[in-house]
Amino acid sequence: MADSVTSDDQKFCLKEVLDTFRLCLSENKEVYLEHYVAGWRGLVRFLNTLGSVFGFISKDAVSKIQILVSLLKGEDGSHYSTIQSMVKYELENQLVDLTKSGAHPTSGCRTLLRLHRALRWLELFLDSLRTSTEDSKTSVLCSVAYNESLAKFHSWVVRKAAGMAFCLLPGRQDFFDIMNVGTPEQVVAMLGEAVPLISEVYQITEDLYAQHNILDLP
Ligand SMILES: CCCCCCCCCCCCC/C=C/[C@@H](O)[C@H](COP(=O)(O)O)NC(=O)CCCCCCCCCCCCCCC
Repeated sequence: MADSVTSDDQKFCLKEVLDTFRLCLSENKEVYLEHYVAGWRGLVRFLNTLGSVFGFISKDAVSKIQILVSLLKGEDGSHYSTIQSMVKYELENQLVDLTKSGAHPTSGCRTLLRLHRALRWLELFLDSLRTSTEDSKTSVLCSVAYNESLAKFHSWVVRKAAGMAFCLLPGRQDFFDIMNVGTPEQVVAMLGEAVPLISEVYQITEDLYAQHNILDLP
C-alpha cells in the first residue's frame, strides 16, 4: 500500500480533487469508478489535515474507498470500470442485498451509495462556501448542508458526533488556506467550477440508482 501512503502525505489541493472529478465522466456520461474513488481519496486527505476529531469520519470513508478499490482490482475488476457497469453486473449476478443485509453486506452498490449520499452533502457545503461572506461560520454552513442531506440516513449517535465535530472546523479563512488554491476570490472561482461538476456526477449516479430502484440499499 505504498501508493496510498504517498498520496495521503501529499498536500491537499482543491484543484487536484476538481481535476479528478472532471476525469470521472466518460463521453457518454458514464462515471469511472477509478476516478470517483480517487476524488474521495483527495477529499479524505483534506479531512485528515483537519485533525483527529474527524478521524471517525475519515475512517469510515477510507473503509468504503478500500472496499471499492478491492472490487476494482479484484478478479471481476473489469465489471467495475464504471458505476453503470458495476450496477449492471452486481444486479444481474445477485451480488447485492436489496432489502436486508445478508450474503453481500459490502457490495459495490451499497458501498458506493454511502459515498454518493455524502457527495450530496459536499455539493451543498461547497456551494454554501462559495456564496458565503467573510463572517460566515464554516461550522454552520457544514451542519446546514449535513442536515439537508446525509443526516437523514444517520443514527442519532452519528448525528450527534458529527455535530460536535463540525463545531471544531477551522474558520472560513483558514479553511480557504487549507484548500491551497490562492486568494479568497480564486477559491470562490474554483468552487464555481467544482460545484456544477460534482453536481453532475451526483445527478448521473442518483438517476442510475433511481432507475434501478436501489436508492435504499441496507
Ligand atoms: C469538512 C468537514 C467534514 C465533515 C464531513 C461531513 C460528513 C459527516 C459524515 C459523518 C459520518 C460519520 C461516520 C459514520 C458513518 C456511517 O455510519 C455511514 C453509514 O455507513 P454504513 O451504512 O456502512 O454503516 N457512512 C456514511 O454515511 C459515509 C460517510 C462518508 C463521509 C465522507 C466525508 C468526507 C469529507 C471530506 C471533506 C472534504 C471537504 C472538502 C472541502 C474542500
